[in-house]
Amino acid sequence: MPRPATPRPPADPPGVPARRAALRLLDAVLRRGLAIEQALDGSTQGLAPSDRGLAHAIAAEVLRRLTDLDDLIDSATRNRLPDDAKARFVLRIALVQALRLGTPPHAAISTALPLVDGGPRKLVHGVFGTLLRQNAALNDPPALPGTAYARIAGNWGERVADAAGAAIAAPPPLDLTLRGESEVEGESLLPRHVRVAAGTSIPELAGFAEGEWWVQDLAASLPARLIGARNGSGSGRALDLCAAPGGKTLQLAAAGWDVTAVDVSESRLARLHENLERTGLSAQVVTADLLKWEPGFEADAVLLDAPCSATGIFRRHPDVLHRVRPRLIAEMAELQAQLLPRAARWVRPGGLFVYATCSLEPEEGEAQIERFLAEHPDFAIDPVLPDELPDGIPVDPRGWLRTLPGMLAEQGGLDGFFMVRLMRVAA
Ligand SMILES: C[S@@+](CC[C@H](N)C(=O)[O-])C[C@H]1O[C@@H](n2cnc3c(N)ncnc32)[C@H](O)[C@@H]1O
Repeated sequence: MPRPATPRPPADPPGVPARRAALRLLDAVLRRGLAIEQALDGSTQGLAPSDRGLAHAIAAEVLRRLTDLDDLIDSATRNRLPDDAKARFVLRIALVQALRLGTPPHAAISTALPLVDGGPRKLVHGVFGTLLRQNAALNDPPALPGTAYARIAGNWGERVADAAGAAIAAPPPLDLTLRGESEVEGESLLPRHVRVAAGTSIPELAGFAEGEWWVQDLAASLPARLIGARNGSGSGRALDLCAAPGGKTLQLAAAGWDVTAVDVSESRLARLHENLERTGLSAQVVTADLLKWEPGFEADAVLLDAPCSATGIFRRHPDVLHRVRPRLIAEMAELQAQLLPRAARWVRPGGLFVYATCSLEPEEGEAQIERFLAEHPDFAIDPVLPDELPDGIPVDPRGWLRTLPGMLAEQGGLDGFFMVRLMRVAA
C-alpha cells in the first residue's frame, strides 16, 4: 500500500528565508561556537546571493550590537528571557533591522514572527512594539561583550578597549593592495596601498577583473612588506606558511620572490588558486599539514602567518567577540609554539623569518617570540623601522610591531596584529 505523503511545511513567505538563515548563523556562532564564515555555506543553502548577503549582514550587525540589543530586550520583559531562547534570537533579528539596518518596522517584525514557530509570538510582537513606541535606540558606540572588553582592557588598557567599541560602530573601510603601479582612486597610506569607503562594490571597481589589486586589510599587508622586494640577481626563495587564501602569497610573488605557499585547507587553497589566476601571479602551491611536511630546502625568507584566535579582526568578523574563550586562545598558542620552531628550521643562515598573527592576545604574539628567542640563540630581532609603516603606528621598543584598536582611528583604523621580523644569525 502506498504510504500517505508526509505533509510539507508551508513555504516561507517572501523575506523570511533570509531571516531564517540569519537565525541559523546566530545559532551557529552563539550556541555552537563556530565562526560566521564556517557556518555561512551551510546556513544559507539555496538562497539567492542577495538573500545570502542580507542574512550575513543581519547576523553580523546583531553580533556587533548584541550587548545593547539584549539590554533593550531585558528592559521590556518582566521575566528575563534565557540567553538561548528562540524568542530572544528572533527579537535581536527584528530589532537590529528596525534600529540599525533601515528596515521598516512592519517588515522587520512580519518577517521575524514566522521564525518563532510554535513559540511565544505574542511576547515577541509585544516586546518589539513596546520598544519601538518608546523610541528605543542602540548605544553609539556599541558596548562590547563584558568578557571581550575585560580581556582587551586587561591586556592593553581601557582606552584601547573603548576604541574597540568605537571600531565596530560602523563597517570599516576596505584596503586594497596593488599588484603594481596601477591607479585606483582613494587614500593611500603606504606604497601600493589604497583605502576605499566601506560598502564599495569590489567587482565594479576598475582593475578587479584584470587582477590589478586584491582586498587585504592594511595591517594584514604589513608582514609581507617586512620581507620586502627580492632585489638583485637570482631567484630568492620564499616560503609562505599557512598561506591561504593567499593575500601574502600574492604580495611576495608580486615583489619578485619565487614563492612556495603551503596550507592544510583545500577549500581555502582553492581561493588561493583563484587569486593567483585573477592576478596572473605564480607560486608553487602545496596542500600539507605543516606539523608533518618538510620543504627539502632552506629558504631565503619564511613567512609564518600562524593560525590564531583571530581576535584582531573583530571589525569584519564580530563573531570572535562572542565565541573566543581562554581555552581556544590556549589551544592556538600551543599550535603556534609547535609551528614556530619547525618553520625556523627552514630559514637559511642569514635569511629572514617573519612571524605574524591577527590576534590581540599577547599569548599568541609577544609571549611566543620571547620564548622562541630564549630557546633559539641563532635568531635575533631585525627591528621594524618607522619608515616601513604608515605615520601613526609606533614600533615597539623591542623591535616588533603590535597594531591595536584606536591606531589610525581618523583614517578608519586597521586590524589588530602582532608581527616580528627575525634574522637567522650564526648560533
Ligand atoms: C591566518 S590564516 C592565513 C591567512 C593567509 N596567510 C593570507 O594572508 O591570506 C591561517 C591559515 O593556517 C592554516 N593552517 C592551520 N593549521 C595548519 C597546519 N597544521 N598546517 C598548515 N596550515 C595550517 C589554515 O588553514 C589557515 O588558512
